[in-house]
Amino acid sequence: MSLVLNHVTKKFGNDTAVNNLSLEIPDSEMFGFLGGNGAGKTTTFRMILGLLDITEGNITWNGSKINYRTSDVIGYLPEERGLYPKLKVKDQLVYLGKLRGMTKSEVLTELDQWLERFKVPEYIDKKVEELSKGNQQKIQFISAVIHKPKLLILDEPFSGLDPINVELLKDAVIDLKNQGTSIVFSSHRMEHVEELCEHLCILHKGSPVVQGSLREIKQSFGKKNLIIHADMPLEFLKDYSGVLKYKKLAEGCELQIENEDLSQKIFSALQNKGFVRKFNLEEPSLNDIFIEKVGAAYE
Ligand SMILES: Nc1ncnc2c1ncn2[C@@H]1O[C@H](COP(=O)(O)OP(=O)(O)OP(=O)(O)O)[C@@H](O)[C@H]1O
Repeated sequence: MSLVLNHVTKKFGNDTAVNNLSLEIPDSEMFGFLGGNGAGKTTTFRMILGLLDITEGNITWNGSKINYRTSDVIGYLPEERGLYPKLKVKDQLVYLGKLRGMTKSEVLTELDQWLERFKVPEYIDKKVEELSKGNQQKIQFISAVIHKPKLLILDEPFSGLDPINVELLKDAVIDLKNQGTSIVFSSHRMEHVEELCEHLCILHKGSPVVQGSLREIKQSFGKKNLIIHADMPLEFLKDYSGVLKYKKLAEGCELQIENEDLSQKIFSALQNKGFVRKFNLEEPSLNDIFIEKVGAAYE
């Protein structure tokens, strides 16, 4: 049971939007797609869902081609949100739920639970146009999951949400994953992928530049971050052999170092000079990896 992308390429005229992408996303997995604007994330999702033709390669879900329009086991939150503004939330969800094979009472039972969960039960009788953009997004998320899909594709699910709603949505996707839903989502925000995904792919101009498990990607990057808080000048570390980046912090500095062995040498060098209050060796962040692989231009 898995989603498989096999040497997938998409061209629009002479422009290649996705270039030779191969991936396997196992069942009950949360998979993150990262990439800058125009990297090819939405195009990949549309191909997965059968909404766009594939130029080369193929995509299967449990061995078969996907057709989002006819399948009731797939959920999709598109990047361009699109609910009917004049319809009440209840009527909208009943309509969409029925398209997915649900009865009206099944929809209303599920909808009540979701609105409670998202702390907006009073929205049930409101027209969509009366809700703020962020709250419309929560309703659209509900419309993507109300039929309990097995495969859920979320295009930028957290964009435009305030921190409290981001947390509500994160908890919801974690629960869906634990109940067995395979989830693929895109994001510009590294920390969301870092927090939620076991596996990820970074796309750059349509090509995968990093892919695999988060843990292995971090380990294979080699470089580490070293956070030092100390009562002494630390500027001399800028020129220390093996120190790749130096960033001044209010209470000390953050270094990117070539390998973890170097941290021992740095610690010895500091000991004779003064009091060290914090000395933390950390894995590189996904942001460090993204910036190195995709280029500082993205920042
Ligand atoms: N229908 C289309 N016709 C022509 N070119 C397209 C079409 N759809 C997408 N593209 C091009 O394909 C490339 C990838 O676009 P895509 O929307 O997949 O990127 P994305 O990673 O989702 O970006 P963003 O984060 O900005 O949403 C872009 O260069 C875009 O201009």
